[in-house]
Amino acid sequence: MERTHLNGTRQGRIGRTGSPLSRKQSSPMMPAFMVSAPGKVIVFGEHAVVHGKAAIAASVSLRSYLLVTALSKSKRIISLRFPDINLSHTWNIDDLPWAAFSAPGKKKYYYDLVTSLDPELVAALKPHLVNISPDAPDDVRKVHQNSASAFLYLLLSLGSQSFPGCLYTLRSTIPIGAGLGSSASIAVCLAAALLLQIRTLSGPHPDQPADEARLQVERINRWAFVGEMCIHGNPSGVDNTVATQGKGVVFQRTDYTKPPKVKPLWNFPELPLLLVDTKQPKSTAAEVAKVGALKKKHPQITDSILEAIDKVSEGAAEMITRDDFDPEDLSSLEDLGKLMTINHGLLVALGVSHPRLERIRELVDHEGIGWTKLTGAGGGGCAITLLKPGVSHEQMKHLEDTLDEEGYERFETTLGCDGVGVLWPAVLKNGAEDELGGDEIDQDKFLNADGIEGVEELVGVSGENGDREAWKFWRVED
Ligand SMILES: Nc1ncnc2c1ncn2[C@@H]1O[C@H](COP(=O)(O)OP(=O)(O)O)[C@@H](O)[C@H]1O
Ligand SMILES: C[C@@](O)(CCOP(=O)(O)O)CC(=O)O
Repeated sequence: MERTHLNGTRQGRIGRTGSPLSRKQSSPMMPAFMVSAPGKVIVFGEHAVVHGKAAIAASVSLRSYLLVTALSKSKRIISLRFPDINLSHTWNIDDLPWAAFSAPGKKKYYYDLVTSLDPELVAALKPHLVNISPDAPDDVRKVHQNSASAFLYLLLSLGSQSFPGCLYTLRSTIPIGAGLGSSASIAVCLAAALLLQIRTLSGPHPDQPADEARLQVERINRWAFVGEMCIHGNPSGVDNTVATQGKGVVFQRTDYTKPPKVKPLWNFPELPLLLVDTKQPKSTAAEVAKVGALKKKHPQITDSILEAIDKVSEGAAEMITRDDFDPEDLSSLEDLGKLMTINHGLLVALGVSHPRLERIRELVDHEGIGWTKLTGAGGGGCAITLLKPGVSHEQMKHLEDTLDEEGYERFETTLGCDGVGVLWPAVLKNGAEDELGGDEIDQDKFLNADGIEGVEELVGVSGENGDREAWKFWRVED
């Protein structure tokens, strides 16, 4: 199979008709391309992970997709279209604070490890964020500014004033602010897109050595963490790590100035999980701050709870990596389920549950069909239930009907999916009629795709007949 070097010399090979185009040396325009990254569930250890303890997380099959379209040379603008949050904003490239970001002592390089935001650079961005969505209510404008600040901080850190004019169009199938890592997923997409645009990544290609692939993924992950910091202040880094790397991870960051300890779980067990969204909006930043405040007020008690969560996560990691752990066997699931129940109780003690989360637990406990815990930041968002094997159809139906009646949303999702992926150029085979070449994804088509199903159908990494081969992933597994 021919290699596709994303950082090199072969871009622009496939045109609308699919016939190979001879590359014009004089045209520096990149083809439109896409990147995608998954959301995640934290199976054990949320919040404790912010305080240096271990957490177990796995990627899910819900994903964000970012389309990058270069503009002609004369168009010196950068435009964001993030329709999921109704954000549309354009900056003139030459008005952006490049000088602040490239000043001596401030300039960062693609290989740097940035573990905190620079307050002076954050201040330099502010005037470029204040004009965003001026007519939107304050809370909506804040969401817009958070997403835009993640983008701008990364653009200005990684790019330079000669950056080409571009449109960035983002759509996600991950519910926003529901504890499934939507922010990390978009941060990974933004970091990957910009690193590709400045041509600092090699691959992904199928015969790339695992070490080389790991280095690319590590670079994306480092910058995605910076994006996450812009969106919610004090992230542990577990979300962006699992969104970049995919599959499952045991994650721990004891020293924020150093990279975290990450143990990949390549064969994350196929746990029978029910994922339920309370539809109760929450703020990760607020829930994380709540635990911080509790720790300040009652340091010893809070530390003991965090320590207990750590023990639960360690126990669970040991359990699911044992050879005899069988995700279809009642006794394996019972052991793991009990740890989920304990973990949830400890999160309740930290004050991050919500009556709507407790209601899910109550309904599942009442039916006696599994073990439930909140996932992500809590305060609303999602719960996961590990289902007992052999639950009857009637019991399940009864639970599902009650959840539907009470305004909960259920998700069917697979755990342990691929991490960051690249579609370069943005051309997909979407059916027999484009057998010769492919269907070029442009901004209109992408924006007009109808809902989550429409996005998946148009650009999803898994087509109707399984994985779409044009999407490439860094293969980091040995
Ligand atoms: N599809 C999206 N489009 C634009 N911004 C998004 C999208 N998804 C998430 N975000 C950003 O991430 C924030 C949600 O992050 P967070 O509160 O951590 O929730 P989650 O648990 O989903 O990660 C949003 O307020 C927004 O700034
Ligand atoms: C609470 C926390 O552990 C997980 C937050 O996940 P989410 O943003 O709710 O998807 C915070 C973090 O790890 O950064």
